[in-house]
Amino acid sequence: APRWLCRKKRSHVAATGVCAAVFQRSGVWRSPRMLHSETSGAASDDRKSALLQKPGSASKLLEACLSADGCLETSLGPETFSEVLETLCRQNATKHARTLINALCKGQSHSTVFAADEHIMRVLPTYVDLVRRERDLEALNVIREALEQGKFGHALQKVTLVEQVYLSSVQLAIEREQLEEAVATMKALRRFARRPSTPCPPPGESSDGSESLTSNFDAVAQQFESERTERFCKTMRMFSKARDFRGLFLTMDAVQLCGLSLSAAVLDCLAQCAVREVSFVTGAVSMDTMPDGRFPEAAFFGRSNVGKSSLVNMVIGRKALAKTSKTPGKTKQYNFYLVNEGDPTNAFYLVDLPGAGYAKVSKGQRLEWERMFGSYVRERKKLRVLFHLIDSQTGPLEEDARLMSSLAGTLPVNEGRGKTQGNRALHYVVVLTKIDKQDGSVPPSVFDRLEQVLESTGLLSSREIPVLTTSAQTKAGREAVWQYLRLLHKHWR
Ligand SMILES: Nc1nc2c(ncn2[C@@H]2O[C@H](COP(=O)(O)OP(=O)(O)OP(=O)(O)O)[C@@H](O)[C@H]2O)c(=O)[nH]1
Ligand SMILES: [Mg+2]
Repeated sequence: APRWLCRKKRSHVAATGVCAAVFQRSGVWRSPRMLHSETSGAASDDRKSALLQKPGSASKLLEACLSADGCLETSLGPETFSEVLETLCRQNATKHARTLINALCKGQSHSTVFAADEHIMRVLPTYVDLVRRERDLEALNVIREALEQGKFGHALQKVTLVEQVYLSSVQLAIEREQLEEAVATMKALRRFARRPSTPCPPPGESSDGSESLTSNFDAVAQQFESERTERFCKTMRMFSKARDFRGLFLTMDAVQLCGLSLSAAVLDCLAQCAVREVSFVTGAVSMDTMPDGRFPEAAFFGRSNVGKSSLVNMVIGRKALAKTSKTPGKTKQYNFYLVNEGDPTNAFYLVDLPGAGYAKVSKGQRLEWERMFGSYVRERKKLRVLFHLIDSQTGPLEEDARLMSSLAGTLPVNEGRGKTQGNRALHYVVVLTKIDKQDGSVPPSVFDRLEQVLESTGLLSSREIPVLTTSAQTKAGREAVWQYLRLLHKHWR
């Protein structure tokens, strides 16, 4: 009948439509050869263009091909398939496009035909964008499932596609205020990214062994990097707007697991999202003048001029909130900054301490400083993280050793995470600052000396102590500081 129709009416499009109907109805003509003979020439240029003019009919045929196991490649080829799909997407013919993609994703053998196919990979992102715009979560889920079952290849395009599909689903869920669902989907992306075979082979290695992929990897990775980064940042902004910081930090994890660097853009976005508002609360001169301990807090302490105030500014992404100065002794009080005041579940204090000791300070003042510091560490029940800042050029000096000795008796044991003093977990973190002054590195001798001092003061014996390196000038080390600030709230981890 189709052949007859085709000859009689000279209409390939009509013929293909009939073909489709016959295949679908009867299920008889399943042989690829048969299909090929009926639609032979469909791949030839004029027939193809005829098909492309009527993508609706073409899609019917293609759908029939897909349900007639394995015929597509012999009859029309993936190129035509993706061209029709592209035309459908361009014309916003979502319904037809969706039918085709669903048939492809749910099919068995065809998926392998398309597994490593570049054509389909080229079109799918456009399709994903289309269904995302139409807020069709179900259509996204169909692709997600197919990807999770490994139906498509492992090319980098797939990696970006996986992210695009997951992040689109997450964004849709946030828009619908289904935050639990959004978080669950982000966790699924994290799991997916952790799988050994997917998604991202390191540069120079190919997960499917194809050489062209290996050689192109860097170029392709670069081409997609900004687009991928922007997608993650957009998701972070949406989580932050919905005041769901769990999702925000999960997205951060996913950025790294998906093989993207924590670029300045990502970290700026994190700082903006996690610090929605910040205000100076008070400059306390005694324990009584400190604000009430409603929110968890992190404190920055160390010798004068090591860069405490500068680090506070860098971490929260504000240029001059905490006052800095070349002259040691600028900060004279315990300066409390309250972050996210309007959002109690995500609020916290950052405390910028006055410098511990410098040349002009008298012995009495020094003892007074130490006494207050001791009370602060012991009595502030919501103090969760203590950052001890040390200049990376000098390494720990005498004053630092004294501070460490005094802390050795006060800090909880076990990696600094132990629960002593009534369920209290207090993390002690060493931060080597101003690493830009030596081209971003720290001399090994400084690390050696630090280890020596930590050991001699007894701090190392009962716990592991993380050592971070930072620069307020180049903003190096921001992400590491944030990983510790993340410990402030349980639900952020
Ligand atoms: N090159 C460089 N300079 C820095 C860095 N961090 C801070 N500084 C400079 O070091 C000086 C002291 O910085 P502050 O942040 O005021 O130090 P502080 O520890 O708060 O000092 P006090 O409040 O006096 O205890 C300033 O001139 C800063 O510009 C850094 O990472 N790199
Ligand atoms: Mg200061």
